[in-house]
Amino acid sequence: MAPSIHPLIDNGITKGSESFTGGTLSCLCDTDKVEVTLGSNVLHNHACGCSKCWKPEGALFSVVAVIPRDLLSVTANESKLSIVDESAAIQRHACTGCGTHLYGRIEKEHPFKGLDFVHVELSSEKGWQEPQFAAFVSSIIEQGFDPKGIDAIRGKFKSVGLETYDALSPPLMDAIATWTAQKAGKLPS
Ligand SMILES: N[C@@H](CCC(=O)N[C@@H](CSCO)C(=O)NCC(=O)O)C(=O)O
Ligand SMILES: [Zn+2]
Ligand SMILES: [Zn+2]
Repeated sequence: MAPSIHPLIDNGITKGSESFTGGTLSCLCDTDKVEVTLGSNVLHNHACGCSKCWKPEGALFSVVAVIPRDLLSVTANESKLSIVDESAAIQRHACTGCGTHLYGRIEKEHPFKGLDFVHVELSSEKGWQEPQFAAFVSSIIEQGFDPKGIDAIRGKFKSVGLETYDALSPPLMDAIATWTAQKAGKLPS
């Protein structure tokens, strides 16, 4: 059987809704669920193969998107959240009961500061932006995936209409590079 990339990708992608205005993410605990309310749809949703983003059981990739931090609030059981790795650029707030990551926040100077990282599969609402591309594909090899199988993984992404990259997408990498050049005074701010 082919390995699972992610439940939102394995059987083809369902497009989101232009008029969708947000909803609630819940952790996977049976009781006392942590809830996070998002006040709009998400942006830049993508599959991510990196070692740090939360993946559902059995999936090779995460599906992760961003939303402005002022549109995110923790609306239940915030006391169950704990930061996975304080030293990471993205501070991922995970449920200590079930391990899901409810949101990732950037506190240090960073091109994406002000955006929080979220997983829309933790919501039962329909209409969230669909994945737009696959990022950090080769990173799954770093985590032990057999490199002989990587062409099939890239092929599967292509077959559902997603481009694959080994970093973020070119527009996001260009945005990071522009921010870096501005910081260094090599481009006007
Ligand atoms: N090969 C590494 C790559 C990790 C990485 O750089 N991940 C990106 C994307 S995460 C969401 O798209 C990143 O920005 N990480 C910063 C952070 O995680 O704090 C690996 O697999 O670990
Ligand atoms: Zn939980
Ligand atoms: Zn990632």
